[in-house]
Amino acid sequence: MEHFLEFLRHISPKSIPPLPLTPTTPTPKIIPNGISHPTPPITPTSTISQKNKKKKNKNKFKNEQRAPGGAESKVSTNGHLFEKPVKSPVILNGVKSGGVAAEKERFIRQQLPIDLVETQLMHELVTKQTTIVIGETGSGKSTQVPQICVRAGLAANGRIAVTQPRRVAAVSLATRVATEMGCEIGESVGYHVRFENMTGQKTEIEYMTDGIVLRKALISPLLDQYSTVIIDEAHERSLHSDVLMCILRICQEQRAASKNPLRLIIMSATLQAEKFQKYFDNANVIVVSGRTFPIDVYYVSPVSAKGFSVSDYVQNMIVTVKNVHLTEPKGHDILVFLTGSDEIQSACEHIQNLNSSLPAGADVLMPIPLYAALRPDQQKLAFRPTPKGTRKIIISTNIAETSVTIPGIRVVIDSGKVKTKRFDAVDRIDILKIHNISKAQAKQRTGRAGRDAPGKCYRLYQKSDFKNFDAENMPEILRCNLSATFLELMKLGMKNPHSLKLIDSPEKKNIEAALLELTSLGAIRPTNSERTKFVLTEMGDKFCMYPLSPDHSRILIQAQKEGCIMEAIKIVAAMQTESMLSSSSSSDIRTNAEIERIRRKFETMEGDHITLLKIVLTTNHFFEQLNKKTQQDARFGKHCEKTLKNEYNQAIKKFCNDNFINEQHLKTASQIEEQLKEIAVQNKIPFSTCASEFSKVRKAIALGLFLNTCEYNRQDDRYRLLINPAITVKIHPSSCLSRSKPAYIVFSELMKTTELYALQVTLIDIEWVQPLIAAHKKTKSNHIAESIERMNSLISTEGHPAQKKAKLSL
Ligand SMILES: Nc1ncnc2c1ncn2[C@@H]1O[C@H](COP(=O)(O)OP(=O)(O)OP(=O)(O)O)[C@@H](O)[C@H]1O
Repeated sequence: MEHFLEFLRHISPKSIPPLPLTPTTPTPKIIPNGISHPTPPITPTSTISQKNKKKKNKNKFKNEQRAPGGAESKVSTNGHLFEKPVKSPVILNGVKSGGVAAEKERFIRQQLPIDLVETQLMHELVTKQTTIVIGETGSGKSTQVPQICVRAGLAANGRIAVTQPRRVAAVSLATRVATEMGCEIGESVGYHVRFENMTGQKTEIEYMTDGIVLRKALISPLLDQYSTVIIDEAHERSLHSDVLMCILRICQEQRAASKNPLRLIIMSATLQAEKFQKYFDNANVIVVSGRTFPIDVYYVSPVSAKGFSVSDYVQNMIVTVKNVHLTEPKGHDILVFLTGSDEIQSACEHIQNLNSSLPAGADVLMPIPLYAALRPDQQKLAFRPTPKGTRKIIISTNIAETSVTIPGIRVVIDSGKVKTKRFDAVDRIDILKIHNISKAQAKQRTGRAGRDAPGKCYRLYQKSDFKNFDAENMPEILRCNLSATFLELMKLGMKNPHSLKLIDSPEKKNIEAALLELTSLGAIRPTNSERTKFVLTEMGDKFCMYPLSPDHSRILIQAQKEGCIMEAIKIVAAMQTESMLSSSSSSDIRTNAEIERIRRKFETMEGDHITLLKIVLTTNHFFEQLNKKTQQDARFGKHCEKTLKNEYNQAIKKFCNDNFINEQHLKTASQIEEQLKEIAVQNKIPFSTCASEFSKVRKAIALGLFLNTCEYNRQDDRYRLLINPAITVKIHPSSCLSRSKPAYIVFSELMKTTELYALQVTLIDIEWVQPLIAAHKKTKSNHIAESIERMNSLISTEGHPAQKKAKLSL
């Protein structure tokens, strides 16, 4: 309790004067030649038609009449300035888009800063191939620009694709825009994310994750189904959006002379305009500044920060939630940013527990988790209206950081932390680390408040900490394993990865590491002795069937040979999710011994991958029984449909709880399993099963993960990585092989904490992988020609230089 009170003093709004988010640098203006300029060059209405000029003046008049208060930022468009926020709603899209449905259901929304550049944007869109739109959070980029494209007539030649780094944003934006356009999802507006394609014949605007667009490019490299591609949140620099920008530039060149040229719109929230502009041959930049509502930012006060520890951010957040709850008006919901699912689940429990200590009459705190591994229907809970008498506290990872508007959020609490993976190319280790966010991320998080009313953001760090944050996020392409990306680019026709023109080029050692991995897996082979040009092998071509990393695809290809594809698909699907077994929660009354006993029942001495298979098979058996029982109950009219459904769901919950199985991860794994099976059917792969002959599956796993083979060294009680003996690891205590310590293992990944741990471990026969390891070592030491030949004979693949499908000239 003392800790609570102590922190309340630190962050009390009284002790810290609110810091309004006033821009400190002069706002760049748009000038027609597209170069941003810090001084206001004014040529007022040069690109605005008479008709639109009247409309603008009308809006301007409305704004003046309604006397907006507290404007701290302005919208600039060719020199026009107007104050905001505009508090009264104006009727927009329903009328403008002119559809019948839209006329019937006229949607009312606030005027947004983007409205002021609509005419100019339209002009750009019809006259230029590429446009860059830079705008503040909440200025209306994600929801309005696609609709402006439709109004500019671009949908006549194909769909408008809008890419998002995350599915949650793609789904929520599509839903919002469908409402604004007065249609159902799947009609004029739709979305396409993994496992859900909600588009139809009439779809004009398609929100997608950037990964889905990349997959589409693999099938149809010129993307000619789309007239326009909008890359949203380009500043996030996700791996997929950087790669997309690279291939779309080429795609655009190749479609330039056709009847259907490709239009590109790059949208970004921060001032990376120059970088994007340079990359896109000096494309014009449209700057939209200003957001709809002001947001006050609070930092931890340096005066009272004695004894305050930034690393206690979860505890500090709980104190802040309580403080805000007791001081903010009812109905002001809170969005909290933490780093990962376990942390979020435990924070939810703590916040739930706060309810017992609230004063009489206070609203109930309703914590809602939000992170990528949650099932989509559970993610949607965050967007539902808050029940009366409660305050919603959404606790999220950075998936709610960009593009997302959660109605009712008035307060953001920012831990200032994020968890990211960084790939060490030399040692081939993914290091998952919690670290400080960038200034750009802090700004984005703040921007989630003040979407539908003025907001507040409590930053759980001092202003001096903020000043030390990096300006931007490190682009993902500079910190991740590039092998999957290169495989996709080679499928698209890339031959020389070193000459790829990306917005930021990865380090040479990262490129080399990816090429070595792909060569060793038999997916590519060099076509010249300098090893600068490569071509996909027949096996590499098969890898591309699956939306998986190359080593996981390799497991499936091998399983096909071994006759155990059904088992391998189940295991590989489970490998794509987080742990299938839940961690025990503080509210669990079971003893450690009991928990241990439950977990042990799935374990096998063959390793964690077979354990995963056992979990999936056990749950499948349970579902079969449950389905039978429910069908019987329905036949005999035991209960009404609603009660049966309820009973069914309760039975699943109980089964998962009794067995410590994470229901969400189980569901995700089963969706991925279905997707992989569909791919197998499409590619006429016969469904084979090895029944209980699990050594076949282990062999397939070993061949896919052979780069992760380790040998036990009794002397120092550690495992040596065979392809790099300087690296020694321990088996993670959560593994079923952590006590038995077999002589040879492969693992799925390495985790670095205080110790270097191998996660998901399987027992193997060294003979299975020895030839591949030897060939890899040879490749590495540059005996390429010889070892490739040897490797090819070992894995019986043939070179596959003739590419059948249309390719991009990369
Ligand atoms: N689902 C929604 N419910 C209510 N209002 C919404 C919703 N989505 C968007 N809005 C309104 O539209 C405004 C603009 O949202 P939009 O996502 O287009 O902005 P943006 O410029 O893309 O911002 P960001 O980059 O921060 O996502 C929001 O500030 C909010 O007022």
